[in-house]
Amino acid sequence: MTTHDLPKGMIRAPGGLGPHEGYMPGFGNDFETEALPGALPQGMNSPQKCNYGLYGEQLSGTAFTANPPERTWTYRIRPSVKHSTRYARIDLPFWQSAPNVVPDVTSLGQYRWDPVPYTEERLTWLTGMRTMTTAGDVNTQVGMASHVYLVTESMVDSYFFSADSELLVVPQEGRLRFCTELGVIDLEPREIAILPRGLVYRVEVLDGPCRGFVCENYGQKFELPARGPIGANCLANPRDFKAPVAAFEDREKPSTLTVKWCGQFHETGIGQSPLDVVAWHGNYAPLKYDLRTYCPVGAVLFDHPDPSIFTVLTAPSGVPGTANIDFVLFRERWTVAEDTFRPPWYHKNIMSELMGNIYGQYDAKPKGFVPGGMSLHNMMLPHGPDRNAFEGASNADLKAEKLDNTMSFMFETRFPQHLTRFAAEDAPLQDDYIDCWASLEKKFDGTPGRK
Ligand SMILES: O=C(O)Cc1cc(O)ccc1O
Ligand SMILES: [Fe+2]
Repeated sequence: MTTHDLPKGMIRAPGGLGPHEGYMPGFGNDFETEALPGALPQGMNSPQKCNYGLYGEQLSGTAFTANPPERTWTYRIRPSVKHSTRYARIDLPFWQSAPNVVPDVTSLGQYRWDPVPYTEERLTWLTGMRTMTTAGDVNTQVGMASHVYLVTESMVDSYFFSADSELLVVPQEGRLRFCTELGVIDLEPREIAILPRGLVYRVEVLDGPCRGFVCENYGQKFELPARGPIGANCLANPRDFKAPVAAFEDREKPSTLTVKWCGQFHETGIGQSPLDVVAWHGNYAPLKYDLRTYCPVGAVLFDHPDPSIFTVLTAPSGVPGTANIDFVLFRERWTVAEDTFRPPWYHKNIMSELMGNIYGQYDAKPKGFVPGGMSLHNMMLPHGPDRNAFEGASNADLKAEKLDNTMSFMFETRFPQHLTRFAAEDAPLQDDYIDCWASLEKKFDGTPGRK
């Protein structure tokens, strides 16, 4: 892994161990970090005057009275409210929000896409976001959107925050840097990032072009799933989530701040970098997580469990056990089940399943579901292994087998997902996808016995 210098002029707090220099471990921890000694008030939040002439400002990610409340105290060069122009509406036509039911687009179906290709167009995090599906309603803060991003250019003197959503970022190609108010996160394939609602950042390209997937969560924040009988260990362990240490820049440069708000985009001018938080403490922070630290648990004797066993993160919907979104990971693992059809079974599901391939081959679809590609099996629509996977797995010699070179994921939501016009018309939809099941044979001939 190449290390990249920090942006010119940025000052970062010390902290982090070994390869995790610049990050602090833990999920939902109460962190504290300062890039200049003594910048963080101790024992209180609001001293009459802050050290270094900093302004104290709170970022609340939950209602004040939520249990537990999530908020972070920032100590910054200027309060966020100091920007120079009124918010003016701008158009980002490829970044759509729910509800977005396109009348002449049919979302009912099994769909699969090849990777959305790069073009000559130079695209930033904002102009390169391509919405594939939306679900729920951004105004009532339920549901989600799935996006593909194509990013070739860094944001320059340009910053962004989403008031609508928390963003879960799943890179597939290239390396990105998220310079956020609370510190710097470098991100590459096999890692994910969580960018909280309201957090200001700019996205830079470290190694481009960059493609990946985003789950935009309109609802309650992602959390670690209840572990139940699995107990305290395995799956995603809290210490493997990393929050950045404080880093700030003192840059006086006319800039723009774009805000996503109720599905619309607005821009305001700002005379300085808003990434001017010298110190912060709290439990509302961006995180990154290395998917290679995910410890899968599975069937060790027979049968195929529900894929909930592979949940990395879950965003509750208010109905216990029924997620607004589950983020599920299908990664390298051993399959050992005896006398078992080992790949996913055929099924219909009330939850709708949006999948993406990060690398390698997915066991239910040995061909056609390629790295960078996506598939959608919408609410209650049947799906399962294609014919080759079925025949292979039904006739395989069932010794212990390592599924290697495989990493796919699922954004599963309790709400039906609606295709955008981009997904239906511009993205490389595979018109023949459902043919992968067409040649499944009738094996029944009325006589008993395994066939
Ligand atoms: O449809 C899919 O490929 C995802 C999936 C995987 C699995 O192991 C069980 C159910 C399921 O929906
Ligand atoms: Fe499925």
